Amino acid sequence: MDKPSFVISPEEAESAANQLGVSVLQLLPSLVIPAKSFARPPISKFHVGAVGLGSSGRIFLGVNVEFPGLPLHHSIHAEQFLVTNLTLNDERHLRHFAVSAAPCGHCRQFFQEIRGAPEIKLKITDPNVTAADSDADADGFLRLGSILPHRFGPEDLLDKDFPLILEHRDNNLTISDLDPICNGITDSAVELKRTALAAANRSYAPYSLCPSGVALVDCDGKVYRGWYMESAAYNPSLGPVQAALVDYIANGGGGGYERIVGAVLVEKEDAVVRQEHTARLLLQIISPKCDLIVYNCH
Ligand SMILES: O=c1ccn([C@H]2C[C@H](O)[C@@H](CO)O2)c(=O)[nH]1
Ligand SMILES: [Zn+2]
Repeated sequence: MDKPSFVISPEEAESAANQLGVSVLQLLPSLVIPAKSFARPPISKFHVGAVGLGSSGRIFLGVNVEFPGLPLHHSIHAEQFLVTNLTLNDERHLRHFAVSAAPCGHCRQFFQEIRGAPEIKLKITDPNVTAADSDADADGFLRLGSILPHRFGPEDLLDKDFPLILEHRDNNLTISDLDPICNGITDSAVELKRTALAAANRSYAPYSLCPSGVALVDCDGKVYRGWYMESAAYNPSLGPVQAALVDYIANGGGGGYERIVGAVLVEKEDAVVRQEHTARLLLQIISPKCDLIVYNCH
């Protein structure tokens, strides 16, 4: 794998597995080391790679991302990156994943937002983690439920049929002045605003009911987007700028954050959970020249 490819098509996955004489499932652990090379951990220098197989047959990568100059809780864990990558690509289910190190407690918790989380199978490729785990299946995969028993999750707080993190939802947010003629803003600014609004409409915020979305634009005019995703346990939630940075890292050609020159955040007016201040702080540190515009919607 030479150029960063964070989504692998079912055909590519099949052909890579055939070449190695293994199943697609057995291919996942072999992609963990190449995935690790795309991590951005300037603080810890500890590279984490996570590789998941979605229900569509596509393979998704996740890596950890750290931001010097900011408190550690702004970091993106490889597993969170993987889940974000799934949502940005409309993948409806994660069945198996392989990861280079044992998932931390926050990540085990974050996965609980996926329906049927305890049945997701994972393989920890770190040789120091005992492979002879009695819970592992023939391919060395464990049930997530076996490493997070007595789970606290969405079922504790939401109705059973509430759409969970990988499921379709529309938050029905609107902005009244999206017509460019009214206020003279340029086409590209309108595109950024529309993209951020569309992202906010896909945000997963069932606990606070404060969805939000971010659109970023780089110096070539390419647009990226991401949306806020909550955890039933609150703290493992992932902010909208982080989610949009997942899109930037996956699809931006591997460039630095200073290439991000514009950003739009859309969130609800009078939201009890607001992203604006944190978004400003994060963008200011990673790309000081990036301009952030915030729109409050209804
Ligand atoms: O579950 C985990 C645990 C840690 N890390 C990352 C976070 C940080 O960047 C580095 C050191 O903790 O490893 C992950 O990506 N996943
Ligand atoms: Zn983690």
